[in-house]
Amino acid sequence: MAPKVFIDGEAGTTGLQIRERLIGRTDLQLISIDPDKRKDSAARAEMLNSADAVILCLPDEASKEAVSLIENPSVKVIDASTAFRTAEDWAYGFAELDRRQRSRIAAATRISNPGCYATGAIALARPLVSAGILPADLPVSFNAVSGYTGGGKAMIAEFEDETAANFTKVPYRIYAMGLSHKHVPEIQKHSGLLTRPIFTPAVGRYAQGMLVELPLHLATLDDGRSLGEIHAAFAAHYKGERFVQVASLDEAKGLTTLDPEGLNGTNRLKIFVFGSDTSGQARLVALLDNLGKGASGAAVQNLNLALGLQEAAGL
Ligand SMILES: NC(=O)C1=CN([C@@H]2O[C@H](COP(=O)(O)OP(=O)(O)OC[C@H]3O[C@@H](n4cnc5c(N)ncnc54)[C@H](OP(=O)(O)O)[C@@H]3O)[C@@H](O)[C@H]2O)C=CC1
Ligand SMILES: CC(=O)N[C@@H](CCC(=O)OP(=O)(O)O)C(=O)O
Repeated sequence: MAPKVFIDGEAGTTGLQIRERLIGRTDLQLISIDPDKRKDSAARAEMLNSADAVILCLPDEASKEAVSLIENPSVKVIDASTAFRTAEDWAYGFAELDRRQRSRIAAATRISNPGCYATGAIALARPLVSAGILPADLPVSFNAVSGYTGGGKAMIAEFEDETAANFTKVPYRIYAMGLSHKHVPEIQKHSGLLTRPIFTPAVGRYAQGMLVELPLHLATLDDGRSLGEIHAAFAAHYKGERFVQVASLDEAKGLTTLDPEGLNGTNRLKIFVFGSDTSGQARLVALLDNLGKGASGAAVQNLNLALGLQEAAGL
């Protein structure tokens, strides 16, 4: 029989998108909670323990509660919140992290789905740290912009609902100025960085899509002090990957602008190596959909791996 999948929080932004991706699938069956009981712990516990896999699309505290309600040891859990992303006993759900990550995800019963910004940042830093190009202790910064769906239902209302008390028409704003954004710990841990990175996020007045940047002075690198060598490290790391691509240096050179919405509706992430060997500076950029590879797409990819289904099914 096809495995049963329950999405706890299926009425939220991430949950709805996962549901849309899974609804037509015949290799699994979606089970849903009575909408009136979606916040009733007893009803949730029943659903959580009767599924083969559950995807938690909830705020951190509700996610922790959901995990505590699971008593059936065979239930596989994919959590989309921040709650378990640095937990040692959870597999980090970025399948392209290294060559072993897919099998870790496939073998795990607890999988943490990465944060959207973290996905971009780790996709840029991890291959360069692993290749010995980016010194692990180098102080680096990640700069990023996201569409407002990244903030879930509350932020969507802020930008779209003219009747909301905090409705805003602001075109662009920076935030997390205290440099303690919730994604910093997972970025540091899974990139292999020894020095806490600076992370400077911003949100724009558009719904979805994001750019995450890692600017580097080539002289600060251990090895690979040219755009060509950096590009080669990315190309080797992501060789054969279906959902992470590396733009050729020629493609990058031909671009004068880059649109954060370029991969919307997909589970893909694309890396660009911009910059100049002459000036000794690189501007590395990851483009992804915060609701795609940054959330729902990755959750479906992890679900497929965890249940031993076609990795690309539903994506
Ligand atoms: N949006 C994004 O781009 C990304 C989000 N995430 C993470 O995914 C998770 C969900 O985020 P997102 O979908 O954006 O948030 P939303 O606010 O859009 O959705 C959260 C859903 O959880 C429901 N909920 C809240 N508390 C409980 C509870 N105790 N029991 C059952 N349901 C509950 C909410 O109910 P109600 O409808 O009543 O509010 C809502 O439907 C968060 O942890 C977020 O950090 C991860 C990556 C990217
Ligand atoms: C634009 C915006 O506000 N984005 C969210 C991050 C979205 C995300 O990845 O969320 P989780 O880590 O909660 O899963 C933020 O910065 O808080």
